[in-house]
Amino acid sequence: MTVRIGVTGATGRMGREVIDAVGDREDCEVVFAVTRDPDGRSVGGIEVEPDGEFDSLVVEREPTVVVDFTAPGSAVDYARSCAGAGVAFVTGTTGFDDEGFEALADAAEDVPVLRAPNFARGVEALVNVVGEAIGNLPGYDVELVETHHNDKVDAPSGTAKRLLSEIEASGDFAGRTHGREGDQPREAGEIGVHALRAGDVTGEHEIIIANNHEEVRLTHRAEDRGVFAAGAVDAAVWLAGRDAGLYEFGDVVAD
Ligand SMILES: NC(=O)C1=CN([C@@H]2O[C@H](COP(=O)(O)OP(=O)(O)OC[C@H]3O[C@@H](n4cnc5c(N)ncnc54)[C@H](OP(=O)(O)O)[C@@H]3O)[C@@H](O)[C@H]2O)C=CC1
Ligand SMILES: O=C(O)C1=N[C@H](C(=O)O)C[C@H](O)C1
Repeated sequence: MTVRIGVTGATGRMGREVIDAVGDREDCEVVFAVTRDPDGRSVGGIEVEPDGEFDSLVVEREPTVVVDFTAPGSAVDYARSCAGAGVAFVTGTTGFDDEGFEALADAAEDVPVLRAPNFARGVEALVNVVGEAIGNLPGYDVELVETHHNDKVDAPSGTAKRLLSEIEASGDFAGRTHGREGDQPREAGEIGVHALRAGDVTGEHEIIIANNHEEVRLTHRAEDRGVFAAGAVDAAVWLAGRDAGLYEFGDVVAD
C-alpha cells in the first residue's frame, strides 16, 4: 500500500529534500505540502499551501504520516493535530525544551510518533560506538565539536546533545563546558562542547578522546542533506501502520 505523506516546512532546506526523496520512491507519495508563508511557491511540482490549512488538509487528503522539519513550537502544534486526527508523525526538528519533548510524548499516547535529531545512518552507527570508546578510555579528556551552516538556529545541535547523553552514560564526567574564553584551563572530567557555524556546512560532528600520549577522533560528516531526507522517508514508511508510541530512528535501522 502506498504511504501517503504530508510534508511541513516544505520550502525549507529539509522540506525540499524530503519532497525530492519521496519523488524517487514507489512506496510513498506526497499528498500535501505546507509552510508558514508559501507565497505561491511549489516544490518538486507540488503546490505548497499555508500551514493555517494544516488541519483541513489532514482531513481532506488523509495522510498516513506527516514528516516535519520546522521549528520546535510548530512541530509540537503539528504533533498535537496529528494525534487528534489519528495520523502518524515523524519529526527531525531539533531544539525542543522539556515541555516540547513532553508534548511529543503526549501525542505518542494516541498515534505513532518518531523523533530523531539526525536521520543519517552513519550517525546512528556513531551513537552506537561512542559509548564503547568512552568506556574503554576512562580518565581521557573528551571534547565534542559540531559544525553547521550559518543559518542554524539551535546550539549545540540535536545530534550533539544525543551524543553527549551517550558519552555521559558511558563514563564518569563532571559536567559540560560550552566553549572557553580567557583564563579557563581544562577542569578534570569536564566535557568540552563547541558549536561552529560557517557557510553552508551540512553537518559535522567530531568527538575527540585524548590523554597526553594518544588521541582518538570519531567523526561523522554529512556530505549532503539527501542523506537526512532518505532516512526520514525510510522512517515514515516504517512508521505507517505501527501502534501508538514513541519511536526512534534506531528502531528503524535495527529492523
Ligand atoms: N533530524 C535531522 O536529520 C535533521 C534535522 N534538521 C532540523 O530540522 C529543522 C529545520 O531545518 P532546515 O530545513 O535547515 O530549516 P529551514 O529554515 O531551511 O526551513 C524551515 C522550514 O520550516 C518552516 N518554519 C520555520 N518556523 C516555523 C514556524 N514557527 N511555523 C511553521 N513553519 C515554520 C519554514 O517556513 P517559512 O520559510 O515559510 O518561514 C521553512 O519552510 C531544524 O530544527 C534542524 O535542526 C535539519 C537537518 C537534518
Ligand atoms: O540544522 C541542521 O542543518 C542540522 N540539524 C540536526 C541537528 O541539530 O543535529 C542534524 C544535522 O546535523 C543538520
